[in-house]
Amino acid sequence: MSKFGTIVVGPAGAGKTTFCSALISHLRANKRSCFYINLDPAAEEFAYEPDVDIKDLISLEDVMEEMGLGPNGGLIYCFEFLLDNLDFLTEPLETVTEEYLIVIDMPGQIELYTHVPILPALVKHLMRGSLNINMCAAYLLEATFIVDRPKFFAGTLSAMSAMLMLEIPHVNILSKMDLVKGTIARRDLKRFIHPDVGLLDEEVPDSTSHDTPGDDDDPYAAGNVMGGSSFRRLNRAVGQLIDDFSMVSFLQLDAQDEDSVGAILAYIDDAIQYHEAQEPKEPNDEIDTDMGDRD
Ligand SMILES: Nc1nc2c(ncn2[C@@H]2O[C@H](COP(=O)(O)OP(=O)(O)OP(=O)(O)O)[C@@H](O)[C@H]2O)c(=O)[nH]1
Repeated sequence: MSKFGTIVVGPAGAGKTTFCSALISHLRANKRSCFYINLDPAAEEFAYEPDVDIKDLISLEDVMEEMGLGPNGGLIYCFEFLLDNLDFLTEPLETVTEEYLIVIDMPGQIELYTHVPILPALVKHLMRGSLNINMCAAYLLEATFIVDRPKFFAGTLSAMSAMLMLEIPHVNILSKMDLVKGTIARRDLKRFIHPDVGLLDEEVPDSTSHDTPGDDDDPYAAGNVMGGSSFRRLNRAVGQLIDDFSMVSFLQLDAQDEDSVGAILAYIDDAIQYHEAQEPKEPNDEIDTDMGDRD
């Protein structure tokens, strides 16, 4: 029996939980079943009660208090604990049938999928072995980043890094489109939807705020650790890297707009089906939960 799921990732505040809720509303309105998993041990408010909530396994608050850890260390601890207790996910998911879309809401700490291989290990567990779920990652980046082009390209790079690290079907999504629509011409928007490295060359910083030695807030300032031209060269190199891979383009999401949610769901469905048709599974692959060297 096939199972289908999407794991919703992206930086803090990108709109992941809101997107999960919008997705669930859309699925319900279209008489599709959904199995909602919250893996953010700090999340407190949900429009829909999760079917599985990591907080029933471990509480971030308790971990921080008892282990004397900060929020990021505490989160990593929670996920290590989850990986040591995967039955918490496996048992309820075993009964989920192919009519369901499994929706997994993740925390926003980028360390989870860039610095330590927690997320790849989790995804491997879901996709292989007894669960055998056909998964697609949905990576959210806030559309408001486009007002700061280096920041937008840094976000795009993290989306690409997640794609390469997870190695599963992947859709990239510019969330909160309602906040930028009307502020940017359609033609210009296209250059962010399919990231165009030329945007960085056109970045003309405000001349009044530059080259002020020691201005810590201004990345272009001459007194900064990396002076203006170094910063621009770095941005261009990052942009070129993204351009060379030609891997990233974005779907547009306004969580209040049913049509945009439906269109994204169609892409997720297609990505999952396409992958299922292309790649035979390797059910006996070992799950690597080794966190490796974290120094
Ligand atoms: N205008 C607008 N705001 C949105 C949209 N989606 C989410 N938001 C707002 O963005 C804020 C963060 O949304 P969340 O859904 O909590 O974001 P998250 O990625 O789950 O956050 P973390 O779990 O903390 O990483 C909330 O105030 C939401 O109401 C959208 O499409 N448009």
